[in-house]
Amino acid sequence: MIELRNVSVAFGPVRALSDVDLLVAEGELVALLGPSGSGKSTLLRVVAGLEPPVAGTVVIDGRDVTYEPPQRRGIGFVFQHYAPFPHMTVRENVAFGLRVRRARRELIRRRVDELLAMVGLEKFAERRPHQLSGGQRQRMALARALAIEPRVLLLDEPFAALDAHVRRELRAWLRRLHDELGATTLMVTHDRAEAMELADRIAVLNDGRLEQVGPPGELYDNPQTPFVRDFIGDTTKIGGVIVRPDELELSHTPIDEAAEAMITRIVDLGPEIRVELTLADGAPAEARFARRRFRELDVRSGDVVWVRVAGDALVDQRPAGRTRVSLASGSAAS
Ligand SMILES: Nc1ncnc2c1ncn2[C@@H]1O[C@H](COP(=O)(O)OP(=O)(O)OP(=O)(O)O)[C@@H](O)[C@H]1O
Repeated sequence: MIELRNVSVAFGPVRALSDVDLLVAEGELVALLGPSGSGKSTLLRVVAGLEPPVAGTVVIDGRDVTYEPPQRRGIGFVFQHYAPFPHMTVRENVAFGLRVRRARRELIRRRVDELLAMVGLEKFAERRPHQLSGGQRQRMALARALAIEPRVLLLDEPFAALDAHVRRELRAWLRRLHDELGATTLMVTHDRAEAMELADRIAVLNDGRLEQVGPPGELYDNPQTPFVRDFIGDTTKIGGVIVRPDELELSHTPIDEAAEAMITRIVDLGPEIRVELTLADGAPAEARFARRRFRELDVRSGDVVWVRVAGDALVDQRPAGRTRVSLASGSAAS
């Protein structure tokens, strides 16, 4: 378990983190999500012991480690650009942490074999790092971090340097590995799809402060601040109401509470179709549909349609949320 209490970090006049409280439960995978410069890496480095906080406490598995050096915290750390030892083989790189801890040779051999099998690199044990692909190198980095059997795994954008396809594969693989090992994992990403797919909970950072922490679906449906709402998913405005584009429905014929709009463009995104609209007052809006649903709609660019918030859309009264208003009194009436 990782617990941060009131943690603040400053670099001279720059406040990188302000009063951060965060609890990552045993075996949980939490993603730190936020824009560039929001303090994600700094938070991870505080947990690792690489950055001293100016205030606050770091607790790992019930032990106050605020003043403990990194090597005594029982953590594994994987960076975005992993720098392996180029002159050592994959096997030697993975064994490194165990060797400096003076583990017995037989134990090292067995453990490294297990790890290489776990990350699917058995066949590459005798290669040197430059003979691996980017994805294989990051898997080696994970094996190396896992060698000391850490209770806590810290990942700083481990797949950011890889292409989208490999990244998606490694994502699914990492989630399985995490579940098998039961480690407590904190992972930095600025990719919201990665955070939504991988994490049990997402912690959204903005300007050194935690805006909201919760399961992906909760952040999407119930953002507590405008920042979280906009950062965690797209929004569109219709009749003064801010909604997710997938919460709109379209009709060829006038329907209750709907606004009249013209379809200006249809963009095929693969699994989803984006329908760009211009409302009667000239304001732009967009709706999104799953492929099959879109086909049923049978709409084309240039069509005049009626658009409204779907009946089953989540609507709440908070400022960051959405308020159901009658669209008939908005642009549709004119
Ligand atoms: N060593 C440092 N010295 C001075 N300022 C720093 C240092 N490290 C980070 N900062 C500042 O602290 C703030 C948070 O940086 P941090 O690297 O934690 O952000 P991040 O969310 O990880 O960003 P990115 O996604 O771009 O990596 C930024 O304003 C950054 O400029």
